[in-house]
Amino acid sequence: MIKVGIVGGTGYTGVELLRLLAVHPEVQLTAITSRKEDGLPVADMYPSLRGRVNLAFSAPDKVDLTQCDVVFFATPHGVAMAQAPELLAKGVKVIDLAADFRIKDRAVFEKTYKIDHTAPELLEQAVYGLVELNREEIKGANLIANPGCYPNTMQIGFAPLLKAGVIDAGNLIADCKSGVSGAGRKAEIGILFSESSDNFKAYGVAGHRHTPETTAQLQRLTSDKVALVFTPHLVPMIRGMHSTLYGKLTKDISNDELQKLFEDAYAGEQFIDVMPFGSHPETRTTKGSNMLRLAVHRPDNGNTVIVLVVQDNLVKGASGQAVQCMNLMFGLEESLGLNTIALLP
Ligand SMILES: NC(=O)C1=CN([C@@H]2O[C@H](COP(=O)(O)OP(=O)(O)OC[C@H]3O[C@@H](n4cnc5c(N)ncnc54)[C@H](OP(=O)(O)O)[C@@H]3O)[C@@H](O)[C@H]2O)C=CC1
Ligand SMILES: CC(=O)N[C@@H](CCC(=O)OP(=O)(O)O)C(=O)O
Repeated sequence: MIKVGIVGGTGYTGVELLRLLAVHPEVQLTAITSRKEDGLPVADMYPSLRGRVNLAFSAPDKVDLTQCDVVFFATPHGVAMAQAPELLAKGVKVIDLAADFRIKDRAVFEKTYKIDHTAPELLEQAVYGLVELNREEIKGANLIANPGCYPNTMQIGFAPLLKAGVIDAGNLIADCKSGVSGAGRKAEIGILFSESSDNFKAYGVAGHRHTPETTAQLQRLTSDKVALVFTPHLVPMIRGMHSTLYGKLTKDISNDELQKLFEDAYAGEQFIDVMPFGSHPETRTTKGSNMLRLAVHRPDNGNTVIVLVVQDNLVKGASGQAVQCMNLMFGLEESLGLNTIALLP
């Protein structure tokens, strides 16, 4: 059994990891931390886990994470970088759900996140955990930088087009919407029920921290210079993400060929559903599952290609992807513990 530690077990991605790992056949949950809930049984805070998780939360400084085989950091940016060096030195694998190791360029990271990087020596060895684009590297990794939720949708949606060289890499537009759980389980005015329900708004239009992450990853797929405009929106739902991606076609290509690019790129992928051309994927068809669905459109057969992408921000956008990485890192079947079908309605 793989001994698993979770730092930040009380947050939304932390409890999502618990939901997935509590029924994972190869995992033994070993340590779950919380600074605020030290000593509280996990199932007292999350009764959905009664009878499934019998551990209590421990304060991070009271638990020996080096007894684990792998530690997930479901924490704010800056936490994993403080503990990863010691864990890795002791042979413990690390999967960070935050951004500490996502951006290879230290200066760009520090400018974007406005924190000093305390473990820059690990940036080179960190592997970006987007499985469908990086599977082989993930298999051999000891340190995973799990992608941000928006970047996940943007990369899966743009990748086949960029790799085939059929769109202008310098003119990518992503119009994305997230449910409120994307902001985490914290007290903040903007995500109060009476502020965020029955309301709809964009945010981060002048610049969001997911733009440099996504641009750098997309740049790995093409030799043309990538330029991305990304606008996130908060929608009044709890889970779910919908990204509408726009690309300008530069090649003479038929709709069938466009569709085939996606079908070929994701042939055999268990967690990417390429829907029929012109479909309208709905966020609720991914709720609680590790599936990402997408559909390709081309309005009036013109030179704009639109890719619609949906996922559950907490599963394929965070904890499900992290478990998918763990499975690969430990030589397990990639989908182990991840076969839940979305909840409908
Ligand atoms: N929510 C989402 O959809 C997604 C989130 N992410 C990323 O995943 C990470 C976790 O997100 P999310 O679960 O939403 O966040 P939450 O705010 O819901 O939870 C954060 C968790 O971290 C713990 N924590 C906070 N500060 C520290 C610290 N200094 N040391 C140790 N533990 C700490 C908190 O518990 P306590 O205070 O009790 O210690 C809590 O359990 C973030 O980096 C986020 O950006 C990535 C993709 C999607
Ligand atoms: C709705 C909402 O607020 N979403 C978050 C993104 C969540 C996420 O993916 O976080 P990290 O990349 O920071 O890990 C935001 O825009 O800041």
